[in-house]
Amino acid sequence: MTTTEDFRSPLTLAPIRRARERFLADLPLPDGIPDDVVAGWRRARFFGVQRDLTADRDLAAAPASPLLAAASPVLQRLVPVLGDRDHAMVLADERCRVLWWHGRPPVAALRHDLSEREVGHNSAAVALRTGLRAEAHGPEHFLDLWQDVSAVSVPLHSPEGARAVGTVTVVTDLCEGRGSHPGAALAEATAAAVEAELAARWQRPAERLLLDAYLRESVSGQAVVALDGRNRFVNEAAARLLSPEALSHLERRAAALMHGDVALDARRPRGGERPYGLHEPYEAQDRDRAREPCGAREPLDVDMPDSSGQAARLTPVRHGDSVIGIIAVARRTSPSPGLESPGPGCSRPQAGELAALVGSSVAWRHATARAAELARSSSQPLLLTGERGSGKTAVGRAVLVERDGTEPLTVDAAKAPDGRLAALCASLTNHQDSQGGPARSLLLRHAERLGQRDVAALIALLDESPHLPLVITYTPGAPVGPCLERLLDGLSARSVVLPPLRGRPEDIEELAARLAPEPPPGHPPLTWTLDAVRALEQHSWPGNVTELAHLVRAVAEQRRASGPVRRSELPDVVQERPATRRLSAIERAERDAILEALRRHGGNKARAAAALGIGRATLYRKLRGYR
Ligand SMILES: Nc1ncnc2c1ncn2[C@@H]1O[C@H](COP(=O)(O)OP(=O)(O)OP(=O)(O)O)[C@@H](O)[C@H]1O
Repeated sequence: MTTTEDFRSPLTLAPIRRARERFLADLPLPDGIPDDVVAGWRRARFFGVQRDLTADRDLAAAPASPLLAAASPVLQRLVPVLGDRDHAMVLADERCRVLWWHGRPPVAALRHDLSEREVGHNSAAVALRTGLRAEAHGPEHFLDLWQDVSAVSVPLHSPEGARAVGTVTVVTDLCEGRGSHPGAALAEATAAAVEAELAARWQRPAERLLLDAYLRESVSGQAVVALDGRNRFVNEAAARLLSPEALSHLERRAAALMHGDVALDARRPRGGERPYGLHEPYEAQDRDRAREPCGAREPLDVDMPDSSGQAARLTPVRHGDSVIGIIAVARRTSPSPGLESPGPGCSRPQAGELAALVGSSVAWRHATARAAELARSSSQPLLLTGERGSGKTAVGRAVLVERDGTEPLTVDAAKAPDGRLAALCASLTNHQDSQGGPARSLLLRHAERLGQRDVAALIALLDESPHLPLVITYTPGAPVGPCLERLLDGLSARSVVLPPLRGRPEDIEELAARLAPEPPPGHPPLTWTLDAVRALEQHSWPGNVTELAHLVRAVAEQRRASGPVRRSELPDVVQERPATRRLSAIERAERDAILEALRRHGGNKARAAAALGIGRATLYRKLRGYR
């Protein structure tokens, strides 16, 4: 037995042949016989395989299978070629059952079931088990029947790429003295062609199905999310309702449902109940439910994270035998003003300081609304985490000014000598500061840079006075010692993660305008061409808003040209277009639906967006994303 990761020259077959005879006679084996070959023989014996099985005279009729249907056009094209060679080809399914075969003499040795339990080890069984190309030559087989044949098998992967759904095997007379099997290239090429057919057949209806279900539900105005394991579509109502954490939670539950795991807190809707969402799973075909695990079949109600006051119903979207996605319809279960989405229509007006910060993306609005709510609800410490430069200090300052009506005292742990901070924090517990004025809140930046002594003192202080008016910013990345870990753990219930800039590209244009320096008197403010904005949106911004601020300042200071800033004026690393992204199946379907709607409405974007049930801005953004 040979896999692509471990090629053995069939030159060495003579010692393997002798070893096999000794194995069958229960004699000790010589050294140097590959372990995997011996293990294969042992498994065959364990399964009780008879070494003298003969060929199946009448191969059973191939079970009807989507694999055979997809492979047939490819295999039929190969038949004339196989007739000219000493090759036979065999197609087997995911249970090693032979679905199709064609070719010269070695096929006289064919069995209809190639599973190890039935015939001992062989290249098809190995390829299926390992997911890799595998070879088996003469005496490596357990069966006497196959002592004079060599075979190479290539696994066929499902369109999602997750599992092997069958194998293509090329069989020849025993080929000793060569490198890899002479049929390896043919088997690989055939497998690739069959996989392409499978993908084409699987994708077209599947992607359409999920998208249709998503659009159908969205029309009702409910908060709808479509998830297929790799992508999420979120309609505007869902974007307003669900925080990024709630979306991630939904994604995890959907993944579990797609794999047939019914989560512990999930419940089937009661009979007759239809408070929201769907009751019937979407299906393309196959209404026979009896054999399926119900977790992957039925709509399920799931609770959202405790504090969100939301629930969602997950409905599987099926295509043939597979669940190809989940439609989640979310709703609010209890009024939860603190977590109310800050989106249009249901937003709590943001007070001045926070609102002055730029950001209308859902991710930014949710994070900042949550920070403001936590700060408002109690004077206990608040932890703001996020990548460097993502705006932690700006948000921390804004929520404190909003709450206290006064500037916080800001201390940077990266600059304060170890040991100083504790005294400063202790003063927060008094009602007066060191100058006798009313105590201010403390904004402590860069907790990751705190010295040991300060961390220990802070923990002790928080144990004693849990209501310390303190906001801490923390940038994950560096290894965390046990003390700091304890401090962060203690604050985790009141922590907010700020999104990185690359996660909210829709905010970049507005940020760039805000971060530009004041133009000299009589000069217009800095503006950007669409192409330059696109380049900014596509950059990954490892330094987040700080990096954007530097860039905007540098461009403003250095440019000699007038008019909007062009892409060519940006630093090379920002100018470069990222390699064209391959759209996923669901993105392609969405793009096609949008293009079709545009065509039907004569290119009128407003009408196309209305027909699709999405906002015009969303339609623009999606079209940009497909470039
Ligand atoms: N939403 C925003 N609107 C306007 N300016 C912002 C916004 N977010 C950040 N900034 C500006 O970007 C710069 C970096 O933000 P800030 O210092 O708050 O980030 P940080 O996450 O605390 O950074 P670090 O990790 O370096 O401590 C600051 O000048 C800040 O004023």
